[in-house]
Amino acid sequence: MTDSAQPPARDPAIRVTTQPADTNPYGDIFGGWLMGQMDMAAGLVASRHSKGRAVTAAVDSMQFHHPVYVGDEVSVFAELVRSGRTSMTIEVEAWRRDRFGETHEKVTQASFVFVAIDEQGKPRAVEM
Ligand SMILES: CCCCCCCCCCCCCCCC(=O)SCCNC(=O)CCNC(=O)[C@H](O)C(C)(C)COP(=O)(O)OP(=O)(O)OC[C@H]1O[C@@H](n2cnc3c(N)ncnc32)[C@H](O)[C@@H]1OP(=O)(O)O
Repeated sequence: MTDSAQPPARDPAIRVTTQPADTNPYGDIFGGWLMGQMDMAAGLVASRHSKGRAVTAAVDSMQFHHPVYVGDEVSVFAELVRSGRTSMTIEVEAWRRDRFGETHEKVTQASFVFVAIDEQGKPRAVEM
């Protein structure tokens, strides 16, 4: 999506401040918490694009580049890069900013596959 110098020049899907409750036993932010934020960001894009329910089918190429610390501002960017018959591929990256500074760092990235589903939980076609 972007190089690691500057975050994308658009609004993030999610922006949140990390809390002590989000940490792992080492005191840094837990990777699972970050993945959850990324899943929610991708879910927003998938539900909006498919105009209905969409579930996570796969997460590929998950990468953790840098740790995230308590009090950081985390911005999660999500971009639809492919729309199939029922599936959508969404590239997601998360950036941290120290709350007292202007330095931005890309901390994670991954490719999420979401599938649009109907009321029975079966894949449904996404309108083009
Ligand atoms: C009332 C108000 C409510 C408000 C509410 C708000 C909620 C706001 C919460 C935000 C939410 C955040 C987002 C969290 C989202 C979850 O946490 S979802 C929970 C975790 N995910 C699940 O539980 C999904 C479990 N899996 C399944 O249900 C089924 O496997 C699926 C995903 C529906 C697929 O069903 P299937 O019968 O295997 O599908 P199949 O026909 O084989 O393939 C369908 C498509 O998926 C693709 N596909 C399937 N598997 C894969 C794979 N592993 N890799 C790549 N592509 C795949 C196929 O290629 C195909 O693509 P198309 O060619 O149609 O484009």
